[in-house]
Amino acid sequence: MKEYWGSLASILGVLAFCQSLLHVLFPPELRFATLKLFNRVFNMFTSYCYFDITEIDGVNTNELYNAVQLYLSSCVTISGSRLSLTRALNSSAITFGLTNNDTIFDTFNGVTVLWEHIVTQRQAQTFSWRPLPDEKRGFTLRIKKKDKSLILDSYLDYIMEKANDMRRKNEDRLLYTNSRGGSLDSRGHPWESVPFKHPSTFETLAMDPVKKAEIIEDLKDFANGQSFYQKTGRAWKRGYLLYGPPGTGKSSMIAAMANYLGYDIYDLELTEVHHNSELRKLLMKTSSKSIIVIEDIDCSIDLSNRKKGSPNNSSSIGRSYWNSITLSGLLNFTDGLWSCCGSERIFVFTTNHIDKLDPALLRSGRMDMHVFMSYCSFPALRILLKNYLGNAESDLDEGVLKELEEVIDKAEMTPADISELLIKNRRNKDRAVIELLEALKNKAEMKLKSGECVREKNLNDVGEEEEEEEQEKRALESPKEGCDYEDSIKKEEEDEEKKIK
Ligand SMILES: Nc1ncnc2c1ncn2[C@@H]1O[C@H](COP(=O)(O)OP(=O)(O)OP(=O)(O)O)[C@@H](O)[C@H]1O
Ligand SMILES: [Mg+2]
Repeated sequence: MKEYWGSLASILGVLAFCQSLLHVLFPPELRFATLKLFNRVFNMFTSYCYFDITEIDGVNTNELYNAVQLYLSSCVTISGSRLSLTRALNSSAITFGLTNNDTIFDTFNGVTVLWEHIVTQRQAQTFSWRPLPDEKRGFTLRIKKKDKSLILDSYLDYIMEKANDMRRKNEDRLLYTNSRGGSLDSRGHPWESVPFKHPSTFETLAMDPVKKAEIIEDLKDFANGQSFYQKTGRAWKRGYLLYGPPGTGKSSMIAAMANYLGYDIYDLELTEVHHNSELRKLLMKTSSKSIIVIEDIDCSIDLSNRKKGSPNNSSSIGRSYWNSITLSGLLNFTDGLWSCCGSERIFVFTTNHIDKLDPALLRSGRMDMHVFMSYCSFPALRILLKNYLGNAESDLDEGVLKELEEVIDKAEMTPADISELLIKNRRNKDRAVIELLEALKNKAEMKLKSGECVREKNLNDVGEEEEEEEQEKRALESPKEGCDYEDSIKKEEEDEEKKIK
């Protein structure tokens, strides 16, 4: 045994000697060159080429690594024996990923590639400004040499795009506001954001189904229209004007749009913006794939005397010295060159009074779609009944449905009013429907009565007007009558004179 240990020690000693001899005989430069040569020879005989995408590129996080990880998570099936699971900040979804040293095949444009996830221990760190993780992670992409030029660039672009899409879908929407005025945060950002969790969707939105389908189609075309907008030379943006009485679902529609497209919302408070240049800065700091909203546009900007006024008075927001946003500034915001500094953005203006808006805001090309959000119609009521009471159409009595249909348009109630009634009685579906019907009937009756009153008043007004006209006529005729009277007196005098003669 002793002999055995003795011979092992001598072998190790010889090896150590050889190694130190190698170090002396082959300096690092020579060793590096030998390795390079070996790689070259290896590359000559292999039909593949390899690309390493490391997690950390120098000291910065490599965006491509994160994108590949996310992209591959969509290729990995749940049937895999071991997967890594992650949930990002602000995200409500869990993504799957490859575990250490796992491989996966992917196909792009008919070409099959192999991805390998490689994790190795990082060597002990010397001093660094930024501590690096203990593990060195990276992906290696293996492509056949003949396919490299064919797909590499477009494949990586495709991965980045797909990963961005997935990130947006996984992450919760953000709602940005400029309520801080023009001041910037520590990162020089004028917008403040909160997670946007509005549950409104096109399914829950109560409105005419035909109009709804039209809007959904329009949004779909817009979101998929990159090449169309490029081909036609138009900026990739779209404007919607939502108008109608309060409580008809304008804000709910905006939330439904954001949820449908997976866009963030920028809620622009115009009264907090003091100059046109500030408006431009805000616009520049909005991201692509977003909806920029100006609610109650008629209340935010004085649009009345645009033509008469200088930028400092009539066409400015409010009357204060500090607010000098002009309508032309706003139009530049939506329509001018600056509006194109990002792409894929939707502008939405809302108003309760479309008649108060300047025609310049309404002209075609500016607001591409004008959507009237009206009082609750029968098809919209059906959606509300389903939302709040979970009623399938067959649950409701035919007679009740018919009564509802007859009275709904006459009542002119908003979806908000009806929602309130249904929420109140949501535990008792029958009572909810009966109370709703009663409320609708009462409202319709009131409308009818007030309509009659107005009609009567109008008739009275017409009657009074006719009377007045008659009087005026008489007044006009009275001078003539006066003339007749004078004539008759003259005649009488003449007759008297004749008699005396
Ligand atoms: N069309 C609708 N479909 C579903 N729910 C609606 C609809 N309209 C209104 N509601 C309900 O009424 C509430 C208020 O609606 P919303 O804020 O969207 O109205 P609005 O038209 O924006 O009103 P305003 O003009 O006062 O801003 C919503 O939270 C929603 O519950
Ligand atoms: Mg609103």
